[in-house]
Amino acid sequence: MRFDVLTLFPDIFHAVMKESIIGRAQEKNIIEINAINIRDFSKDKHKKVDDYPYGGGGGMVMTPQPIYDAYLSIVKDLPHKPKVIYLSPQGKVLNQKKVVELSKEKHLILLCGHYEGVDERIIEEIVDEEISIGDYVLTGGEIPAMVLIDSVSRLVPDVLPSEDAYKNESHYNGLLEYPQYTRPYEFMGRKVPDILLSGHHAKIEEWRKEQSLKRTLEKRPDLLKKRD
Ligand SMILES: CN(C)c1cccc(CNc2ccc(C(N)=O)cn2)c1
Repeated sequence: MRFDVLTLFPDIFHAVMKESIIGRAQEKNIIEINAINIRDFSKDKHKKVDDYPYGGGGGMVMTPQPIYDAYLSIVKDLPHKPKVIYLSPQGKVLNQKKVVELSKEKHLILLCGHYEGVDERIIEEIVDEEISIGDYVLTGGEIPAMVLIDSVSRLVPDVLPSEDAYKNESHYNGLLEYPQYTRPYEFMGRKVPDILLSGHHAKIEEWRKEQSLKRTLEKRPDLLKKRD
């Protein structure tokens, strides 16, 4: 899977995306992440990428030309038109269902805004979807883009060591995950539930389902309504 990120701060991606699982997936060529610096495409003599908003008001708006030309540099010799996602507070809030859907794509372009966002004509001209990672405002779309890359990449085959690593994960089968334990058996006077040491797999499954339901009821009853 290929991600092209249109950003004013490509170095943020180079630092974060070479680490851990995503970094290994890049080495294995399962995932490709390219950060394109929008500023490189500004035709302004001072490499300006933002300007004052028409109609006045505070803040600055990212100008359309550098973004459009950066976009063209990606798609100009591509047979397919990749899906363009704009990370913004105005977007539909990301959830695991959307993550699963996006993990089926071969190539995604992520547009990271700054200041008050991008000129509306860019959204009309190249953006296919606006996605938010939650109802709060950040200084830029880079962290939301990394959240999207991370959540989508872990569902790409062979990125995670084993399929079942994410089968029962939270927000899978619509419930929160059951409590997890590992060695030692006793820690700070707290022991591991004996059922987990019984080797009785049917009973362990039962206990885990029970715990998932109990936790979801306590922490996220809203998830119970959505379950199909
Ligand atoms: C109107 N405005 C301030 C704005 C518009 C577009 C981009 C940005 C960049 N900041 C972002 C981006 C995404 C998210 C999110 N919740 O996904 C939060 N902040 C800000």
